[in-house]
Amino acid sequence: MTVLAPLVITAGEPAGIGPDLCLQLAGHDQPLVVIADKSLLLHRAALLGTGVRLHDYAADRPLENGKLSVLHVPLHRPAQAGKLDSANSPYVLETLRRAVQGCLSGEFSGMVTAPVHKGIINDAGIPFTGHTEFLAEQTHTPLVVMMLVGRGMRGRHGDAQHSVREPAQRITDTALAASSENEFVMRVALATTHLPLREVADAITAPLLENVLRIMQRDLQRRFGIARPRILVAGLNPHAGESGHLGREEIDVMIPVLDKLRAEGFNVSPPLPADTLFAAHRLRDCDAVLTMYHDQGLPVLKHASFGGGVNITLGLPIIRTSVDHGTALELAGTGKAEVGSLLEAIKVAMEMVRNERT
Ligand SMILES: NC(=O)c1ccc[n+]([C@@H]2O[C@H](COP(=O)([O-])OP(=O)(O)OC[C@H]3O[C@@H](n4cnc5c(N)ncnc54)[C@H](O)[C@@H]3O)[C@@H](O)[C@H]2O)c1
Ligand SMILES: N[C@H](C(=O)O)[C@H](O)COP(=O)(O)O
Repeated sequence: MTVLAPLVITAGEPAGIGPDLCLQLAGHDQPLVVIADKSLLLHRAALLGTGVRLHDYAADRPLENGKLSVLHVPLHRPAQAGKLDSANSPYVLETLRRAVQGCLSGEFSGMVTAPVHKGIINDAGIPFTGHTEFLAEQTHTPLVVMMLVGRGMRGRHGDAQHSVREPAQRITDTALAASSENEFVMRVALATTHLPLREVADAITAPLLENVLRIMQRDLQRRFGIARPRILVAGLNPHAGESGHLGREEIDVMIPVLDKLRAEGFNVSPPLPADTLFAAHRLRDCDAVLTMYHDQGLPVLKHASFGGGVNITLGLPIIRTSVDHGTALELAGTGKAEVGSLLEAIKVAMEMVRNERT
């Protein structure tokens, strides 16, 4: 059996809950390496009152069971839980660059990211819209696709039901699979990512839509093992434009692209009204939904599975997953941050690594 390289976890914003969550990975049954400042982890462990044994990571030394393997990247200034400091924004990006470099070289099999704070990175004078765009730039990838995966619950009448925060124990051994008859997996991808709403309509062009769907098709096949993904596509406008009476993007841009891809063998729907697209009877028979913008798709996914969802970047030459939540500054150092989404992100990354190799 081939031994897989470890996954690398970036600890994210040092004032946020990322370091708290990473501390909970000591003793994890998968080989993991955390990239963070060592003293930050030790200080946070002391604040939380948890003992942790750190191991200094070196590529040529084996990881040690029961210890948290840490690849040290120094902070620029000591970090305080809950208090943002733009002096440490370059540190955050250094941890990401190191992870990318390790994934590209094969030192790591994939990367899992704890949350960063986009605002403070910009306050440091560094334009930054998100990991997704940053990783595309770092790997020279012209287009990537953000896709979140989570679980929905069927209600009595077969409708999606609120399943609140999923504790880590609830997550099944196999990631990306429903754990009971009442659960279904939701994969929600976005045609545009961190874009102001005002700019969305102009960004939905035929080449963009076509390329996004090609990336989804390819990655759902090679990294998720779905031979012919069934993709439901949300219209941009209310009621998918109501035959052109409520907007023409569906007719002018979307339908021609979807027809073209269908003729090539893609299993893609026509533009569907987004308000009913997420009803359980529709989701039951699909592998992924493509929505047109961030807050068309993500609120639905997060309503169903916040705290247990996973954010995945499709189209990269490396494997990257992430938590579904942000830095939760107010919880840093309190012991109240839940680790479920990070554990699930690790499982999904492992499964993607395995799928890609089979
Ligand atoms: N993957 C990422 O890097 C990522 C993802 C989402 C948001 N963000 C960034 O995080 C910052 C804060 O964003 P926000 O306030 O909108 O969202 P948030 O997810 O940080 O917080 C939303 C709510 O969820 C709670 N929460 C979040 N994570 C939790 C956890 N693990 N356990 C328990 N409760 C948790 C918070 O206390 C808060 O009530 C922003 O800069 C945003 O851009 C980063
Ligand atoms: N859009 C993501 C979410 O709402 O969960 C989040 O902002 C993180 O995005 P990046 O992975 O690009 O940082």
